[in-house]
Amino acid sequence: MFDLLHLKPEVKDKPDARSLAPEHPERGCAIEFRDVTFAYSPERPVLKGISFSVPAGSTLAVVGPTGSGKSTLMRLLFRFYEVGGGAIRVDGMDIRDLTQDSLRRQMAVVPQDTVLFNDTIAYNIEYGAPGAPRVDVERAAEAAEIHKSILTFPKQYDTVVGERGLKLSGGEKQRVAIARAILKNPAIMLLDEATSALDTATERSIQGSLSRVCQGRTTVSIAHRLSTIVGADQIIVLQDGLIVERGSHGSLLEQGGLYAEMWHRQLEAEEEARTGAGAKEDSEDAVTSA
Ligand SMILES: Nc1ncnc2c1ncn2[C@@H]1O[C@H](COP(=O)(O)OP(=O)(O)OP(=O)(O)O)[C@@H](O)[C@H]1O
Repeated sequence: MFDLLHLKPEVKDKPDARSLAPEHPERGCAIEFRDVTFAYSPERPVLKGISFSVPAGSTLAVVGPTGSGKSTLMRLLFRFYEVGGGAIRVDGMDIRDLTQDSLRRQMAVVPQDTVLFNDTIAYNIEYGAPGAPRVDVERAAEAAEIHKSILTFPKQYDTVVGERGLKLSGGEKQRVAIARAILKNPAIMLLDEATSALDTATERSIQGSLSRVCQGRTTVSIAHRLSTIVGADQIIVLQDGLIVERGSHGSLLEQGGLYAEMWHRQLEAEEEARTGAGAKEDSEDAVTSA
């Protein structure tokens, strides 16, 4: 979501920028996009007038075809780029009037692919809140349900992970990201669902951890598997930089538009995968019980 390798114009704080400091981050912050437009290069608009409101503590899911602008919308909220037109407000304040540091301190990102540093697992989790005491790191790991796995690592929390250390699985890396987010204790959670498939059991259990972490906080998630957002308070469907549909899962299905089409297509694909996998599991059961 945040590809740092691309060159980008620098976002600067105003001299009189204010600090975003919600008194109760665990209750979330309200987010509002009003007529937001954006282009990476002038000849190619990417967001063409996006408006929505996310009340504090509620969840918004963003879906849409590849290239429709979902990640861009998140990058703008993180103020990784400035909006071209319109405004983004957090708790009623235009994010251009806030310090980037205070804004980002209230946001935790659980990205598609978590980057691990070649350092200890404790350091990798602590990255969410540098200087946090070990007891808090362990509590975050417990909440992200990775604590028990860490205890099996050769040097437990002091085990070096990453490229030159212990390699973690995709699911474990996601749990590190969740632990980082928990430790950060942000008002806003930004989730970018992994496209790469984890196995169904891991996926379900990670979803469970995530929904506990996000409880009560304002959550914006980019979803690829629609089954993960059935309970979202609000869903927007982006297509070519515009919101083409919005509503709850139920109302979007009733509308019978793009969302309903995506939903039915996914159900069919899952059904196909299940019948294929089901047949395989049955035969494996037969082998193990024989
Ligand atoms: N750094 C960039 N520079 C120039 N163009 C970009 C950049 N990032 C994204 N784009 C373009 O902006 C459009 C929207 O991209 P974005 O990543 O927001 O889509 P998305 O909906 O998140 O897609 P996906 O589901 O594939 O992740 C695409 O056409 C993409 O090629």
